Amino acid sequence: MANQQAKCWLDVLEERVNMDIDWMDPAFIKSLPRKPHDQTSNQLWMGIQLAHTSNTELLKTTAKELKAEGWLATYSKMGTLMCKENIDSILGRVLVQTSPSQAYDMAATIEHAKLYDREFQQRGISRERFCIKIPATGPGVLAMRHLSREGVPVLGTAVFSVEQAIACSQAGCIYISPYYNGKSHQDPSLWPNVKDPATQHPFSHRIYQIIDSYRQLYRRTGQDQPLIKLAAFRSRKEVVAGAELGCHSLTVSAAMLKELADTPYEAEIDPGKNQPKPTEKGFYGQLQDPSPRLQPLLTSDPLAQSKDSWKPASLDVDYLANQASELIKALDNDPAGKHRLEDAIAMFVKAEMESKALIESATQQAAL
Ligand SMILES: O=C(CO)[C@@H](O)[C@H](O)[C@H](O)[C@H](O)COP(=O)(O)O
Repeated sequence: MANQQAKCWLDVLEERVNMDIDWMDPAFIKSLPRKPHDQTSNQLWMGIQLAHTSNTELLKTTAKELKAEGWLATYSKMGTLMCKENIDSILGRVLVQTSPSQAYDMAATIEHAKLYDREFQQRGISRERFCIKIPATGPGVLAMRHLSREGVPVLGTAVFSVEQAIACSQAGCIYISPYYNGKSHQDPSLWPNVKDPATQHPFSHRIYQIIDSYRQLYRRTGQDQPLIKLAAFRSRKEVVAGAELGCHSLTVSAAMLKELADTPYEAEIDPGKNQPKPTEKGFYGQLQDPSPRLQPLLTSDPLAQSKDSWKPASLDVDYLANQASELIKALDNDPAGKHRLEDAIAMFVKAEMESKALIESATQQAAL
């Protein structure tokens, strides 16, 4: 790593992890100094892009064309059209998320993911270049297993617990997205603004335990495990921590990506120096063993309901059996994880309802 000092943070992080963009605006993505790997989205980012004036005409035409099929048909086609605009500006996959209003309905989630699958194929975007995000509820992981078996690439999103992550592995997801922070965007007082997020942020324990679980499962089975695409950062230090913890990719907001590109590398706040970047195939076989600095994260969980009775999540439980009853039970026994999952779904539902209203109004105007 010669001449590290002259580099920006984005360059240095890219040597360790895949840097993704958590935003859909094609003009912004084109303006970036280097192509991001993946372009992630959710109902909030889709809603903002859908309402952008550059999409007004396309929305009208699409709403008119699909008015007999309901608002979700227009929403899904628009999502893939907007992703298509970004496909040449990124190196990897575009990601869209199934309807959060159906997060507890397996059949509806499968149906929506299949609609996206068909729409992507119609846009000429193959299964190697897209991925469908599905909230990791009980019915959500069952839907993911069904879709993975059919070859549809899926990402388990809104992952707040180790059990959810193991269930996503059992479902055959290619990625998972834990969120470093819960709803601290809505309520900044909830943000643990610590000096050293890798060792002091309460959620770092769960992230590192997920990585360690996947490392163990890889050793046991020789099967590749889901790659971790960490999301919901509040600070540059958290992004650096995500790389140190051993995530495969970090998906960051437009503002954060710009900050990382504009900020010179600061060796003094970088405990993760000289970590080689593993390849995707056999990722967990190449990850370094837990470092002495991070090892304590594996032996406790500050978010656990009862600190005294805490024990690591079991790798031997079938979390998907009996309609995912073991996953549902694990979430019921984990108020911190369950509330965060519910908050995330509620935030996505609100954004989805705004897009529904926008589409319904475009459909009405098109009928005039
Ligand atoms: O899950 C992924 C990517 O896989 C993200 O798009 C994820 O939805 C977002 O980063 C979070 O929802 C953003 O949450 P917040 O930072 O706005 O609280």
